[in-house]
Amino acid sequence: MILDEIAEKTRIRISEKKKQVPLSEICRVAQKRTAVEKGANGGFTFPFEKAIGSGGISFICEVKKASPSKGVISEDFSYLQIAKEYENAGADALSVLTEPYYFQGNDRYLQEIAKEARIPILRKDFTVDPYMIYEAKLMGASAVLLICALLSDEELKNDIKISHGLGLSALVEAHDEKEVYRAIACGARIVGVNNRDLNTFQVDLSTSVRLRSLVPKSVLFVSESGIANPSDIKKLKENKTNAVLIGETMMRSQDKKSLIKDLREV
Ligand SMILES: O=P(O)(O)OC[C@@H](O)[C@@H](O)c1c[nH]c2ccccc12
Repeated sequence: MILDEIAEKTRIRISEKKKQVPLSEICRVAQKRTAVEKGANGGFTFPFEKAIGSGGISFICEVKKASPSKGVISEDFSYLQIAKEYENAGADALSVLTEPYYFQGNDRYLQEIAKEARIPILRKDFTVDPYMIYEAKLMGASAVLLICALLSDEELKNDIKISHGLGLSALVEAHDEKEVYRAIACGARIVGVNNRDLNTFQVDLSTSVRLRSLVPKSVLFVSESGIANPSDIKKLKENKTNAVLIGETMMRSQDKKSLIKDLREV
């Protein structure tokens, strides 16, 4: 199973990082940063939730070089320019892959993009350890991805709590009924339904349509993966989807501004 393989590689990657900067240290620095921000803002602001929950359908555009299902999507991959184009095209938020082996992502891409971006950023990685949430905070992300299939209920609850405690949003990813229920029971304020099965790579937009009704109004609903054209957006809009997460279609577009405009106008 590819998902288990990626998770295993991620565990090894994080154990190496812990040798450089231990958990206690990264936790301390991240909490210090949070306290400073909290003080300056008079409390938490949760910019990612604000950006995708402000009415209508919001666009989270993904900066993605490659994927296990599609191989290399962007050869030259000028990530800073891509992020800027998304922002200028009217994206509500960015998603930046940091997983290095299967998606050719890099922590540095997110850090550099965060220095320039004026819209919130989701750290897209396979969170298997709270360490990665503290890292996301220090990289300048506003949200992390938590994949239900990789976490027990206890871990999910704890990771959501840590994220919220740092002023980060958690996009909790589900792929079936059971996972949607788990996400909500564990305290998710944002549920993302991945239309792509991470083990078979099959994409089916009806997964989002089917699972939408299980998510209460008080929780934001994101449809992820395989979104390609206005008719997809139309279906999701009719289904009261708060936001879409689009990678490949955006990455391959030569004119991101007209693409987002066309998708918004449905
Ligand atoms: O490129 P697409 O099909 O538009 O998909 C984007 C995004 O949803 C996808 O990259 C994704 C969704 N969930 C993930 C979990 C891990 C890695 C990647 C993902």
